[in-house]
Order: sequence, then structure tokens, then C-alpha cells
Amino acid sequence: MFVSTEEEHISLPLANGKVLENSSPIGSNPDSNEDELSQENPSNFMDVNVVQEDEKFQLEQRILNLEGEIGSLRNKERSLDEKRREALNKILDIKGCIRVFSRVRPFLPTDKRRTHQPISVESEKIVVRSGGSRKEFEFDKVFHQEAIQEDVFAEVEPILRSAIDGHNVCILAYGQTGTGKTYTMEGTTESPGIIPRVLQELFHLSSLDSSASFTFSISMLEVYLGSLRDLLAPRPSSRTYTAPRCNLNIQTDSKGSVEIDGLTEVEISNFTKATWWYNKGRRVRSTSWTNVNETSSRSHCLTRISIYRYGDALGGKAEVSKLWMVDLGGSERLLKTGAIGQTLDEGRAINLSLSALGDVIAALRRKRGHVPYRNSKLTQVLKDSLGDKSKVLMLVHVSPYEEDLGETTCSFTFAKRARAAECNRELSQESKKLREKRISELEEQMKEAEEGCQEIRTQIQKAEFLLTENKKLFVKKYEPIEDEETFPITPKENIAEITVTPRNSEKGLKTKVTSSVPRFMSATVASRQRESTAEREIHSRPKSLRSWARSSTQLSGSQSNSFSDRRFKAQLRTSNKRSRYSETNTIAGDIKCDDSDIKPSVLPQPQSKTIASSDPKPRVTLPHHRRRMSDLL
Ligand SMILES: Nc1ncnc2c1ncn2[C@@H]1O[C@H](COP(=O)(O)OP(=O)(O)OP(=O)(O)O)[C@@H](O)[C@H]1O
Repeated sequence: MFVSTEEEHISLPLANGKVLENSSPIGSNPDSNEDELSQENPSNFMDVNVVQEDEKFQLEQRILNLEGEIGSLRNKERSLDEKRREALNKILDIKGCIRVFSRVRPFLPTDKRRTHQPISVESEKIVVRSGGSRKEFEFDKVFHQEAIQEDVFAEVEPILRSAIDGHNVCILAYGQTGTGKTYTMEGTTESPGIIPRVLQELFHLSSLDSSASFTFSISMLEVYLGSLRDLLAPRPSSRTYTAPRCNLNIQTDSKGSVEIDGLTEVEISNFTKATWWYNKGRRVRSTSWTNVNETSSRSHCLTRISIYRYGDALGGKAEVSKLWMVDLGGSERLLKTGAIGQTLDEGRAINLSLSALGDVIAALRRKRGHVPYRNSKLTQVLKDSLGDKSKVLMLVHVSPYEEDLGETTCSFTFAKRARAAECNRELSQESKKLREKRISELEEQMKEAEEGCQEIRTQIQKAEFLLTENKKLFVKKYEPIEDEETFPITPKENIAEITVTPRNSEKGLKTKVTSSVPRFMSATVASRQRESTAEREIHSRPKSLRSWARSSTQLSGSQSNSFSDRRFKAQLRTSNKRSRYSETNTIAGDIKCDDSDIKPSVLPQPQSKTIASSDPKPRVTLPHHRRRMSDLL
């Protein structure tokens, strides 16, 4: 293991045969050697240059050792993370790729209806009593009326992790109008639902994963009267975002991946921006008044988070996964809602697509060769997130009232069909026990791997801190620069400015730098490879997504050029005052979004449009492992 800062010693051989021990921390008091040395009689030195060379060599060695140590710690972290992913995936496979939960809405204080409750919750079952008959419906999980939003999210979190790990995920809220679908998905300011929690957790979980870097983007669309409407599409002549009445085309590529032509995709770099865009889209959604709900959703509202995962193991390529969060339109019979005219048509369209969704799930259950995805836009859009290797979570919402019993039974019948989509669903008690045992074992493995990862991350942080300190010391002692006053660093001159260094000028500079810098500052073959694959990757991405990636790659290039640059050294000095690890927190920084802050630049593209937000103060949010100095050259 590496030695902590407090334990760092610099041993200097003296002419009188003694060895001068410097026991003070390298980073905290870099001048202490000089102080002690200056107290000795200079004539005692055999050769000052020899001593200095030796000291320099030792420092260089220490830096190289630390880099090696960090590299091997990262490998360990990667393999533990791989174990964690495998265990999680196995757990989700055992639990079932299509899981069905039920949530019973509480009685609302505003509701004047009778409160006789025909349904009761028993463990993972819901019992429906009506006119002397008793029916039982089993679910993977039941949320009773007192269940809070946190309880629901606790069940969503594992599949969110799975989405970050690279699987397509689909969370669907199903149920009659007014049973709480929107409440579960969106929630309120006091009790946020799944979507805001997912958005927050995305940034949190991805910041913990130092084996990869992530970018996220959001798209929102509505399936309205059988056509698709882009909820984030900007109107060219207006500052207000309203969905144009358009019908988007759905394309499926040779690998079965679904892409929606012209759908706006907005890169989201932090939680605040993500929420801002989500609220924009939400406001455009079609709602209307019905007998059952004052603001009844008249469409299916689909929120897609695209997760781009860049890992060293992926050779610079992005692994893309989709996370769909779907607030389905109300499933009620049309007479009950008192719908007429347009609202009646909307209700019919909702029911047709819900029925198509049921057919798709039923076909998946029977493992039929033909799955009727094409029968509705809803199932076409979700095609690659409902089938193989995807994780589906359906939350069936029901009302607690007796007069809604007919609708409740319909919803339960739909859920039963969906639940049976998993083979071996009806397991014997013995098999259930075995299943539970296996899940506990895997959960234990996952926990161990997570704890191991956490421990290694702490070690990496310490080693990186030590490495930075040693590098600063090296620069200070052996690459002295002019005073900071001569090259003042104003707050505007942040790292982002360095990233715009023109690539053309790099070659010459790079040659010069590599010939004069110490070994530890030279680019390794791997780091050069990483840089060039990242470059290739950027060119293969949609234009508007390039800006982020470009800045990360150029950071490598420009930092490498400028390591010997005086300004960069001064930058290093100023950065001394703050912890470099705090930079990761900026990912969820408090950036205020409004129309003027975010300037959508919709680029004409064959597939999806992407809006890259132009942050006036762009922040560099590179993961730590990308900032190793050897990588920067
Ligand atoms: N679990 C709950 N706890 C407290 N209030 C709830 C809960 N579920 C629903 N509500 C309240 O019930 C009302 C109707 O809920 P909501 O609008 O979410 O229904 P919905 O199923 O989305 O309806 P629609 O299909 O018409 O959009 C809202 O006022 C909501 O706040």
C-alpha cells in the first residue's frame, strides 16, 4: 500500500555520513527540507547537486509508485464492480424481468364518497370481497394505503442501478383515472415521486462509479390519440415550449434498438437542469377535466432518460441504455368518465393502446415468436425496453372505493396477465424458499462487492491526494515559475478555458513537453490510446452531444500541453487551496435554468434532435480517474 502524507519521509544523505530525515508531510510543508538543510553548514555537503538530483529522483519514484498503485486499485475496483453488477442482474432475473406491484390509493379527505372498503391487503396479496364472493390477486409487492413515496422508490432503486449498469428499463404506472398514477410517478413538492427521485439518484449513483463516466439526456413524448407528440420540442418563433401537433416516426435498427425520428433529446448535466426540463415537458401534456379526476391525463406520458456510459473497459465507446418512466392514461370504461366528443376519442385511444400493451405482454409470456408490438405506437416505442434483457416494473394503481370495484377487478386482471408473463411464476413453497435463499446469497455478494469498492475508492482518493501533493512539490522545486502576480489567474480563467486550446497547436507543444518532462508526466501508450479513441467516439456522436465530450478530451490534450505552461502551474497552485474531490459534487450544482440560460441549438439531424444547454459557467465534471496527470499528456 501507499504511505499516507503524514508518513512521508525524505531521506537525504549528508557529507558527514549522516542521513537527514525529514519527517514533515510533503504536501503540508514542502519547504521544510530547505529549512533544515539551511541550518547545516553548507561545507558539510559533498555535492549539493548530487543531493538535489537524488531527492528529485526519489520524488519522481514516489510519483511513479503512486500512479502504479492507483492503477492497480482501479483494476481491483473494476473487478469488484463487475461482481456487483453480475449479482444485481442475477437477483433481478430471479425476481423476474417483468414485475408487477400494486398500490392502493388512500381515501382522500376531499372525497365525499362512502368509505366502505371492499379490498384488503394481506402480505403480497390483495383480497377483493364483493357480494359474498372473495377473490385473491397476488403481486410481487403490494403498497397498502399508508405506504409512502420512499417505500415505492426503495423497490425502484435496484432497477435504476441496472439501467446505469447498461440495461433497458421500463417503469409503467397503470390504473383507472384518479387512482394515483401521476402521484406515484411525479408526486408533489412535499412528497416527490419516482421521476424526481430517479433524476436525483442518477447523478448520485453515477458519481460513485469511478470505473466509468456518464452523460444523460432526457426526452419526453406523449402518445395522444394514437400519434406521438414531442413534449420538449421548441417552437421556433416562441420562447415558450409547447408541443407541436406532430406525428413522429419510429425506426428500429438492425440490432432491434428503437429510435424516434426527430425526437428532442436534451443533455442534462445535473439534477436542477433535469427537473427544469421535465417540468417543461410535463406542462405541455394533454389533460382535461373528467367526472373522476379534475386534471385527468388524456394520454400516455413517456419520459426517457438515455444513459451514456463510457468506461475504460469499453475502449472509449459509449454503452447506451434507456430508462423509460411511463405515466399511462386512465384505464377506465368510458361511460363512467362522462366523456363526450374529443375526450371520448382520447379515452378510446388510451384503451386501445392499453389493450395492445396487454397483448404484447401476453405474447412475451407465452414466448411466442411473434410479439404484436406494431399494434400501437406505445408498444412500438417501448419495444426494446419491454422484451429480452430489459427490466420492466408495472405499478397497478387501484381505488379503495366499492363503486370502483369493477375497474379495480379489470386492473387486477390486466396485472395478472402481465405477471404471468414470467415463466415459473406459480412456484411451490419449496421453490419459493430456495429462490429467497439464492436472492439473499446474491444480495450478500453484492453488499460485499459494494463495501469492497467503497474501501478501494477511499484508498484511491488518498493516493490521488498524495499524488497531487507530490506533483505540486515537484513543480515547485524543480520547475519553478514566476510569481502568480506576473501571471494572475482570474476566476474567469478556469480549466474550461484551457479546454479550448486549439488542437493544431498541440503537436508542436506536445513534442516539446515530452522531451523535457520527467517520466511520470509522459503519456503512456494506454493514455494516448484512450485519448484517440475518445476523439473517434466524439466524431461518431450526434453533433450537439459532442460539446461535452470534446471538452473532456480536450482537457486531456490541453492540460498536457500546458503542464509546463506557467499559467497551468499557477492554476495548480491556486487549486491547492481547495480539494480536488469536491469537483464531483458540482454535477448536482445549483444551476438555475430558464429560457435565457438554456439556448437550445436544434441541429438538423437524421435521427433525434439534441439540445445542448449552454451553461454560462461550464463546469468540468470529469471523473477522477480521467484526471491522472499521466493521462493528461
Ligand atoms: N398515495 C396517495 N397519497 C396521497 N394522495 C394521493 C395518493 N394517490 C393519489 N393521490 C391523490 O389523488 C388525486 C388523483 O391522483 P392522480 O392525479 O395521481 O391520479 P391519476 O391516476 O394520475 O389520474 P389520471 O389518470 O386521470 O391522470 C390527486 O389529488 C393525488 O394527489
